[in-house]
Amino acid sequence: MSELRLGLAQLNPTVGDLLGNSQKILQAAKNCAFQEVSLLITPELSLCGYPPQDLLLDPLFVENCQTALHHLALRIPPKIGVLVGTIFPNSDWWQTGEKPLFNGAALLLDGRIRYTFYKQLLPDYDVFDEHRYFQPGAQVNLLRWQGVRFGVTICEDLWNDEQFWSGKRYPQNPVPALIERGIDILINMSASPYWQGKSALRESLLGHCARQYQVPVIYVNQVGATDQLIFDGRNLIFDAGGQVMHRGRGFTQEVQTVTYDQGQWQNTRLQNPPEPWAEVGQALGLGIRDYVHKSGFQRVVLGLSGGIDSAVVAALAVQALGAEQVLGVLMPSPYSSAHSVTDALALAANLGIKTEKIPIQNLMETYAASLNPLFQGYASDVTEENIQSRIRGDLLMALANKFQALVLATGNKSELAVGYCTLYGDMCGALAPLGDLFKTQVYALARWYNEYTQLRGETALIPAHILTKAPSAELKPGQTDQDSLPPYAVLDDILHRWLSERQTPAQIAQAGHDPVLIERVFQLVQRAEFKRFQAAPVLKISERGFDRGWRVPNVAQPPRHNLPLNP
Ligand SMILES: Nc1ncnc2c1ncn2[C@@H]1O[C@H](COP(=O)(O)OP(=O)(O)OC[C@H]2O[C@@H]([n+]3cccc(C(=O)O)c3)[C@H](O)[C@@H]2O)[C@@H](O)[C@H]1O
Ligand SMILES: Nc1ncnc2c1ncn2[C@@H]1O[C@H](COP(=O)(O)OP(=O)(O)OP(=O)(O)O)[C@@H](O)[C@H]1O
Ligand SMILES: NC(=O)CC[C@H](N)C(=O)O
Repeated sequence: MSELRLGLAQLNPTVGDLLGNSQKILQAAKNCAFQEVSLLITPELSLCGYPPQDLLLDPLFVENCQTALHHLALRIPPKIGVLVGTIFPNSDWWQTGEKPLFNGAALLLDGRIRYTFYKQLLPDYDVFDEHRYFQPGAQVNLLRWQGVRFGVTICEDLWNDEQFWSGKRYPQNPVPALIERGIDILINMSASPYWQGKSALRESLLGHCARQYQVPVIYVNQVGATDQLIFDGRNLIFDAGGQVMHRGRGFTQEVQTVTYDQGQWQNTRLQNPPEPWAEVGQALGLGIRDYVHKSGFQRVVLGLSGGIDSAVVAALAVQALGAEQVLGVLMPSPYSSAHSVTDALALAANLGIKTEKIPIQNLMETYAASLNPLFQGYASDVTEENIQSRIRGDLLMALANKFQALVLATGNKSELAVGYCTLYGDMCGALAPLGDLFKTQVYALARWYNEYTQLRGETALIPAHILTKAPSAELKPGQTDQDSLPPYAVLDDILHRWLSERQTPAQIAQAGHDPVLIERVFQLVQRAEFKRFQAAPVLKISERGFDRGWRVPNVAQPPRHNLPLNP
């Protein structure tokens, strides 16, 4: 085997933007051709972007993908082979009862589609839905290329390692059939969404695969965000011993060229993984940026309350979009503390963002004047509290309409879990950047921002008082979150054990929590499904969040403990 130059294109496609995505692949191909790369590898579905979801049910979309692929083939520079992730019609599907499409890859060379490869293992757990659209491929995906035998796999194809998982996830496994053919290198074209801990899992899974089969593995992942899903890139190369030889950058588009010669990798680079909270900040920054820009916007507005949630969302928005694109709106009510305004202004000054102040007392009074005749004989309650929250949501939407902006919702995972948030009030927004962070994690991210800025010799980004004061919605005099909820450290631990660790109430009680409180938290979560049903999309950063992988019926009787079998 002679020396081989390979290009690894960690691209950020926009779903459905076939021309823009083609342009990105073409640019990568031109750059690589210039560097005498012979094979360029792109991520899964790099032409249409991942996940295209029900766009795949539109015949025009399928046709456009085919056209775009042929046009791209014609424009690729000569001699370089380009592996493009794309869909293929399954011509027999009508007669056979199969699914209408394949998820696959095309090897483009000298103006033609030379070879095609189909994905065999189709995930449909959590956020994935591939069986809805795709027929699993059955062929052995072998690519002979300049004397080298490559095995081509697509994302999930490598995720059925029986030894790694101590069991099968699917009845079949495409890898052994490739190994039997005597491949030199295993390629994985991927679109693997981020969650905390995922990259370590990928590294150990892929490393295990390389070691087990004694074959080098090249992993090329999508980067960028599609709605709630953030793709972190972080391409990888393993040698045949399972050692990481290359670790691409996270959360940014890049094309890396590497050389493979007699089993040795050259030109590779080992990027150190970032600190955990730096990584979350990068992920959420990318999630906000891509959601806003790919939706055709530049600016965001959010309510600044002087609290921790809005402070962290504002910091993330500045990191994502730049300070000039972020507007913080202070909307004090008669119940707002003086520090809600001073803390919000101190934060805005640190971030360098513009603020506007719209006191809401007049609007509250106007609402009261209209509603009070109807409410005669009823005590003031949460109804009036919610009106304040809704006035704020309405004002933010008005600013968004007028100034071509999106509203960022500031709610966190703890609030969304137990329903401690107001429909059409503080839940209003285009995107909920913190919706997958428990409140205690919001504090941890804020502390990280402060440590990071202080290490650079700058003022702590989030004013200290925002971190130390008791969380409060300030919707009635003297209110704090802990009037209605257990301490966040306790609440979050119960939620984490239940939602993320899938522990039973008995297991959570064994960890030292009060069984009565556990039952209350479970009921709160179950009763709040209707709120999550209408909530702004949450950026996914955990393995189990309130994202599109959370599919719980809204109108339903939740499971009960101690089910009475003889009612
Ligand atoms: N199954 C279902 N499907 C659809 N809708 C359903 C429903 N069940 C009730 N509803 C509707 O939802 C209403 C109750 O929900 P909602 O109107 O949100 O009001 P609600 O949940 O009663 O009150 C909001 C809670 O959020 C708290 N909070 C905490 C932090 C910040 C903020 C803030 O706003 O800044 C608020 C606030 O203290 C209060 O406890 C019901 O009156 C009913 O109309
Ligand atoms: N006085 C206010 N001015 C502007 N926006 C507000 C005000 N009060 C609340 N909001 C908006 O409503 C959201 C929810 O309020 P809430 O008080 O629950 O959150 P927070 O203040 O950010 O954090 P914390 O839970 O620590 O108080 C805020 O994040 C903010 O966007
Ligand atoms: N696109 C895919 O097949 C992704 C599935 C895979 N298990 C992952 O998350 O990395």
